[in-house]
Amino acid sequence: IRAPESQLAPTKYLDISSQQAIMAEHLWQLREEQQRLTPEQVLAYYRSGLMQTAGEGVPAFGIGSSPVWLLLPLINPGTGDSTRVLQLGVPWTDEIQLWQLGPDQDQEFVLGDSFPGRPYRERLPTLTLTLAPGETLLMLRAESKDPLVLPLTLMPPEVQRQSNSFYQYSYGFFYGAISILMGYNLMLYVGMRSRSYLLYSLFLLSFLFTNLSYTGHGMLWLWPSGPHWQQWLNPLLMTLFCTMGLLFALRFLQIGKLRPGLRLIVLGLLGVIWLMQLLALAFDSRTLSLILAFDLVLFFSLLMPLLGAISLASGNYTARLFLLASLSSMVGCAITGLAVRGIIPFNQFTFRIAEIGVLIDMILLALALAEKFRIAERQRLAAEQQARIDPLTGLINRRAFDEQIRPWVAQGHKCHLGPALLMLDIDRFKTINDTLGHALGDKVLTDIATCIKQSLRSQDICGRWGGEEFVILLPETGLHAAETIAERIRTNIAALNIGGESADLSVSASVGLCVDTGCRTPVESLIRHADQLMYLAKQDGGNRVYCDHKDMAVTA
Ligand SMILES: Nc1nc2c(ncn2[C@@H]2O[C@H](COP(=O)(O)OP(=O)(O)OP(=O)(O)O)[C@@H](O)[C@H]2O)c(=O)[nH]1
Repeated sequence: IRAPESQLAPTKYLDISSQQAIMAEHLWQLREEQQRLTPEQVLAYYRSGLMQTAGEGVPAFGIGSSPVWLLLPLINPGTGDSTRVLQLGVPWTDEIQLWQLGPDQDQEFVLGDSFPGRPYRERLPTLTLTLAPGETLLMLRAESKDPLVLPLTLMPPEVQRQSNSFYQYSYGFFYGAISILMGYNLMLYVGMRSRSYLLYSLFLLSFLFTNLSYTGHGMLWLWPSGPHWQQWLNPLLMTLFCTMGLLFALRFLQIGKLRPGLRLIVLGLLGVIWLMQLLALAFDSRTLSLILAFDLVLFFSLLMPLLGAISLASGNYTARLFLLASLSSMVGCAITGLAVRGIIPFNQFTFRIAEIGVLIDMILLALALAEKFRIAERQRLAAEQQARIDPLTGLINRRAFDEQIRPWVAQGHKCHLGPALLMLDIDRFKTINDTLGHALGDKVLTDIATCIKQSLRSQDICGRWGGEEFVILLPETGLHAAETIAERIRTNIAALNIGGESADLSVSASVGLCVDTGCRTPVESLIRHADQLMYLAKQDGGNRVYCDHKDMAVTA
């Protein structure tokens, strides 16, 4: 092959001193439809003016395209050689052959991800070219089962280094953020054993690997000698990412509980996709695998917010954040998917917006998980609180009373005045129940509970011991003060008019009071002793307080 002679070449040349991005308008394009063309044949087409310009923007030809020839006439306006780095902005193109037809010499290069041990230590296909003064023609033949999109740049080496370091920092930040979220949620799973955290971590991990693979970092760092796997990994990892995302969504949104049928449909669909991917693998059809993966990404982008909306409509409050998160991914992944397939213009923004969308999604999902945990914790605390409260009177129950008095009893030498313990039982309550009905009996219990609470000080602890019996602990209260409080409770109860004017129902209560003056009496024996005193008060006709302290005789 010889360089084109000026008079036969097309009139427009790309001036290497001014341009960096090579757009379709700088390129001449030919698609190889049936048989493989030789460079000589393509050059002949070019010289005879049969080639077309490649349209506008970044040349993009979709999945499973036929091989494409691109010709780039360049001009070096200087007087000496210039070094330029030619770079392709996507790493997945299977095979790229390049011919440099200069004024003095021709050179041939091969790039692409289908060769083991690539000739360049870059994540993207990169070539350093020496361009002699005058005209040079670059001829490029690209072939790939993957989406054939060719964002080419031609830069001075120092500009290329700067641009590379920007990408390195931005990917470093991105992978760092994803790894931190993943590690943290994995630890939460280990600590809490909640499967949502595990699925979320695996969702993040699958996205990390998908991104490493389709940006070329995997080939550069992780599997440099596995070009065959590199080619299969892109569609398989994309499928895995969507699978993990949907499994996480089903769990997090409780779709199994809310819509069991929908869960089965989603799982069934994932099963079919994986079966087809295995068939594609078995028959070595990478085009089928790629179409399946890209269609699944689009479907996934729509299904995730739909699942969120269904869960939200069924009353799952945390689905709100999920919906917002998945909308962010949906927009990002859909734009990138369409750009890579050549349906909308390909540029660095449309290519990388999926990363931004997914990062926002992942952060919002982490917040949604935290919110879910907070709601579950609140519900647990409420349930625990409910288990401590007597639903009828609103007083604490026996178990909660036992817990609550612990700091006040058996304090030994730290105690100045012993706690006083009261047992209170409503007199002839069965008769009220039997003659006036259970509902009024309930009202007696609630009114007496309110009356006791109102007769106590803030530090006193009162609970329903069971049936019509109440227990009260008066911390650091001497015999005299305790007796006054017990007497106040008794008279307040006797003064209650429970049935209102129509029923005119009066009730009374008997109280047993025991004060631990030595601060050494176990609470069980205080309760037992107060109960005995209360029983004696009842035997003597009720509506009275009997009290005692250590070794004292029963007093009326
Ligand atoms: N309405 C109502 N009645 C209850 C409740 N819990 C227990 N009771 C009733 O309280 C009554 C207690 O009867 P007893 O132990 O014989 O007590 P009493 O009739 O007050 O007899 P003395 O204690 O000897 O005065 C029983 O009829 C129980 O059914 C409740 O929550 N609501």
